[in-house]
Amino acid sequence: MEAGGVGLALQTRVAGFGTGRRRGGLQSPIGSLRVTDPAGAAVAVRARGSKPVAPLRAKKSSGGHENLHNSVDEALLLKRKSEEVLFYLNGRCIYLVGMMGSGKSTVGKIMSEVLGYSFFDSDKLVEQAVGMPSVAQIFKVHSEAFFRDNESSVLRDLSSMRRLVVATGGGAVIRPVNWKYMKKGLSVWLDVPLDALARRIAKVGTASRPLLDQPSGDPYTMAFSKLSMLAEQRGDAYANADVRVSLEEIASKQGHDDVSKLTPTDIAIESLHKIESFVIEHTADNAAGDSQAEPQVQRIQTL
Ligand SMILES: Nc1ncnc2c1ncn2[C@@H]1O[C@H](COP(=O)(O)OP(=O)(O)OP(=O)(O)O)[C@@H](O)[C@H]1O
Ligand SMILES: O=C(O)C1=C[C@@H](O)[C@@H](O)[C@H](O)C1
Ligand SMILES: [Mg+2]
Repeated sequence: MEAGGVGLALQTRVAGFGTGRRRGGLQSPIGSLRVTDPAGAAVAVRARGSKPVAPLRAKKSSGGHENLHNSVDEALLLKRKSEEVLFYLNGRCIYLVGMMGSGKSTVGKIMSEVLGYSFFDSDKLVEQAVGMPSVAQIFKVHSEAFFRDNESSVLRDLSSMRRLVVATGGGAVIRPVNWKYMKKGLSVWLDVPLDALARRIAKVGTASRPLLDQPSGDPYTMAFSKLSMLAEQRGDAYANADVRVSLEEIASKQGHDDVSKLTPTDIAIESLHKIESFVIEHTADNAAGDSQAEPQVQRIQTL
């Protein structure tokens, strides 16, 4: 059963962010967004007042030196991709799912910023709703089931909103009802190899993650064995997401042998790219059945 009382707290908080329901304009780090020319899908949505982004030049040597502007290229690529995706997203929310430490918060914040969406972390919303400072404490004082009920209530409340990027809790995928809520928007699974997850988690410690916390033992080994157990229990639950972003695939495309070489921006760009492909592929279905889709989505079909 889902917990009550979360809805009101959440509504109040989200209202403060001005996520609004205005069509065609919202304040964001990249300005107000407006569909200027639906016929030109690639540039149809652009930050108001911003200049069109010039096509990116391929990396090339100049005078024997490598181009020094890799990070600028990456930032431009991210911005250009977000402008394209905004048109297709049409205000729908993005839910990031994945194991603990998969980068949902890190990548989600980048995506929300560049899309001009608001960012929410469902674990933090549960803490607020329950009035406790950490998920670890909620597990300890109440129970995992109590946490899961509140998590479902938070996701239910978020599902009626628009223009959000939501970093979900790592276990949100296990309850079918949560998928009902997340399917109102687009879901993205950040698929990260377990050893990379364990390395990340060992670096920051397990105290904030009650399902991984162990009184003793080598942090990497403990995290790895607990994560392996959870992965097995959860089976294909993450694969319910609309889009899978595999860090191994990105690394291999970029010629890296290790996913730790990927920046969160690389992962955000790939996520946006996959979202765009998914929406284009499913436009007809979405326009027919998606309660969050605005009329522009239907117009895409006629272009
Ligand atoms: N691409 C990356 N490369 C290396 N480290 C990363 C990357 N993305 C995130 N991290 C680091 O990994 C840790 C976990 O990231 P983050 O908190 O974003 O994951 P999460 O999926 O939100 O985790 P949780 O489910 O516990 O909330 C953080 O310390 C973060 O800085
Ligand atoms: O994977 C999980 O089950 C969890 C992940 C975290 O985000 C928290 O939601 C909580 O610690 C449980
Ligand atoms: Mg997080």
